[in-house]
Amino acid sequence: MDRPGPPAPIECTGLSRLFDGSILAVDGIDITFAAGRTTALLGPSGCGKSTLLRLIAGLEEPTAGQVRIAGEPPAALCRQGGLSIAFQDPCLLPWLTVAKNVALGRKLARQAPDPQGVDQIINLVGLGGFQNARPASLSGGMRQRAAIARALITRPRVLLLDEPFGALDALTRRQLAQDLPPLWQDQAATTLLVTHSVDEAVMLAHRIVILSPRPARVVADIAVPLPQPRNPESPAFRRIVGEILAQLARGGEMAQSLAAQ
Ligand SMILES: Nc1ncnc2c1ncn2[C@@H]1O[C@H](COP(=O)(O)OP(=O)(O)OP(=O)(O)O)[C@@H](O)[C@H]1O
Repeated sequence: MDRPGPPAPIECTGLSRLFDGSILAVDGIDITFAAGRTTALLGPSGCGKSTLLRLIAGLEEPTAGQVRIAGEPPAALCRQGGLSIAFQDPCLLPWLTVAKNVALGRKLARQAPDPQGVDQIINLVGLGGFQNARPASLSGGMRQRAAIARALITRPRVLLLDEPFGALDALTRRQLAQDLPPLWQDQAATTLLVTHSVDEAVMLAHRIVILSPRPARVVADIAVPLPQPRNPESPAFRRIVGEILAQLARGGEMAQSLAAQ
């Protein structure tokens, strides 16, 4: 499979987004995401995580500040098929087979067809034998595997994942969280993962960024120095989970005191 380029660093400078003149979702975020690393974004519901991801994807325009990916606006990378995004809803086209849905990723990115690559990635995400199945005949977990395959088929330089396992039951969620990350880590795309699960974040990410209640500001930036594969029962893992839960609680208190000033 060809690749649009090496993993790309992401730089957000003074990034803000105001909706409808009064709803400040993201407030002056300055942050850099190093090329090829996986960062989990955690924060309370409605704090602005998806808005931050959409700003980085170029799906929202900032009210102030800017996003640069490998030094260019996000649209430049999108045009080259270098950025993939996957949402909680797998968004598969119901009339297309799994193989055609995955191949669509390349077509939308204006990349040459690669039937062998499609077959390979479908096998890698654990859907071997389902190439010709349609989405309606798949389970929720299988559809999400297909959506991740479609995101990876372009070999993106940046991979943005917005709660990709959010709508799944706990067991399927844990299984996918074990099976899929080696794939995207193997590709070494710069990956941002929005999740509500602290365990999932510690399982998958090199780094965890905690955002305040809306408007989103960075309240903590935590490295996860554990080797992969990680054991969620290990004392070191539980220690980091505990630290993050404390930071999330502290983030809420900090926002309350700022609002009261
Ligand atoms: N297009 C929009 N128009 C108006 N308000 C919006 C729009 N998109 C998001 N918002 C508001 O911005 C705030 C942040 O929303 P966002 O979806 O980014 O939060 P989130 O942290 O991803 O939430 P959740 O964890 O519940 O998915 C919310 O108050 C939301 O209502």
